[in-house]
Amino acid sequence: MAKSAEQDCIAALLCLAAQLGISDSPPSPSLTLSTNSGHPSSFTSSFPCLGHSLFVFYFPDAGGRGLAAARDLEKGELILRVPKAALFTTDSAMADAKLASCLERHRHRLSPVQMLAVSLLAEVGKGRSSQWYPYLENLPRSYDTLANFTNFEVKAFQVEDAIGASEKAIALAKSDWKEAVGVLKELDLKPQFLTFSSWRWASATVSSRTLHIPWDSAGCLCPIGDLFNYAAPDEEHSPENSEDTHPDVPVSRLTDGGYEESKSSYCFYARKNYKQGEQVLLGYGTYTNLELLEHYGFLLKENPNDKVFIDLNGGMCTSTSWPKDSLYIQPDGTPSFALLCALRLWATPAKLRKTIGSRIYSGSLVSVENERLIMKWLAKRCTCILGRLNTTIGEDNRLLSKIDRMIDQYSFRRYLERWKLAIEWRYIMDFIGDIKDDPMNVPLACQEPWWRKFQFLFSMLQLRKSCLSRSNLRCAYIFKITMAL
Ligand SMILES: C[S@@+](CC[C@H](N)C(=O)[O-])C[C@H]1O[C@@H](n2cnc3c(N)ncnc32)[C@H](O)[C@@H]1O
Repeated sequence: MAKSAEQDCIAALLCLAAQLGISDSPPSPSLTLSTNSGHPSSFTSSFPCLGHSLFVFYFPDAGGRGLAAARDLEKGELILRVPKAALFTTDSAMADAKLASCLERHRHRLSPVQMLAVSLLAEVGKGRSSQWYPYLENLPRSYDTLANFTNFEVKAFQVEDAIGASEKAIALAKSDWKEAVGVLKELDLKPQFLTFSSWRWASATVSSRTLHIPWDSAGCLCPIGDLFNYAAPDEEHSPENSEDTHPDVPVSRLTDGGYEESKSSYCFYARKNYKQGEQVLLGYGTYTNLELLEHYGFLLKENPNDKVFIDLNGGMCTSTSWPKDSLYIQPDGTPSFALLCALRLWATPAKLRKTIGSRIYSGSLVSVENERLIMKWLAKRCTCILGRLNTTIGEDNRLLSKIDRMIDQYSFRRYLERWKLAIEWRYIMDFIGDIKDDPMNVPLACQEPWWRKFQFLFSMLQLRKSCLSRSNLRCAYIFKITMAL
């Protein structure tokens, strides 16, 4: 969209938001709006719903369109209120009698998420006559969530887990659509709203933009509130760590926000102190990069919650019953508690496992020999995982630069962006596993736990296959894409 058209679109959204009572001012009417001209907030401050605490701004390297602080904000301050009537939910869409009777008839066959996606498509189908038109116009035209990846982009993950998760997401979107398409037909929507592609758009909108509400597990679409971009929650921003929180905020409440029955509004709070102009971010939850891609269509170069899952092979599983998703390595190299316990138990002679087991489950180290064994095993496992990838980290790096150059030059950037996300994902995963030094040489007597050496746990990069021929293959891919579009 051209810049001025985009600004008009946002202006219309802000007008609608003001009519719906959305506000970033404290409830007291005595407060005046900030209108400092020249500051980027001057655009949004002419719309009474924003400008006191927030303004819409574009952050090219951190989520694109987002919300910035219109003044210095204090941690815990109420920064945005969206009244219940301004939330788009299945219930609110059912004010339309035709949709209501249709959804009532099919309620038992559709999940809450399918109902919300149907409601959204029905609303979009009304075009300009929808009261939500200025909001719908501002929704992204396409998404990069896993369900939207093509076969080619899925294969670019190279790692089985990620390929499996993508295939599952695509299959789920397809079966959801097949179940819902009859309902869409009953609503007499135009053919373009009945396609799988429209369905994927609607379900990605629901997946990436809804906020939790207590009365509908599908959540709600929240105008303006859904413009907050994401920052991973970490210890610093956890609700427990709240000595410097605004005095009016109960300590038990998450600093980010939620629906408040007493105010009949969705309320958003500053999770930390912000300087004027800084992007104000929201923690949507704790996600690995693959989960961020699945639900939101982006990933973080530095994600404290990312994980590399380590599969224990058959023989080892007999000594442990930990669920698979509890066995992983974190970005700082730390193995999860379950992985450490499982490995320590495995490295303990069978006859001693029963007696030593309780020590292990309390997190204690068994012996230097035991640690050495599991360290060796883990290093071998990581090498094996990396060995299965078709490209080296250097090759991926070069490929990413090539894609960046192409994104700048060509109009088919959307296709390249998803491919880039898949490559970035496997590239970041490599780094989590990159071992800086030979882990076998770590003196176990040192104060630092040995896994700190696994900061980049798979740094067995030198052991990764060198695949020059693969570079040619990728050039062929790039060529194929260029030709196809
Ligand atoms: C709730 S919306 C946030 C507003 C969105 N940027 C917009 O323009 O409408 C969530 C989407 O914003 C983008 N996003 C949010 N946080 C991001 C981040 N830290 N990095 C990259 N993209 C992000 C992703 O596309 C995600 O699906």
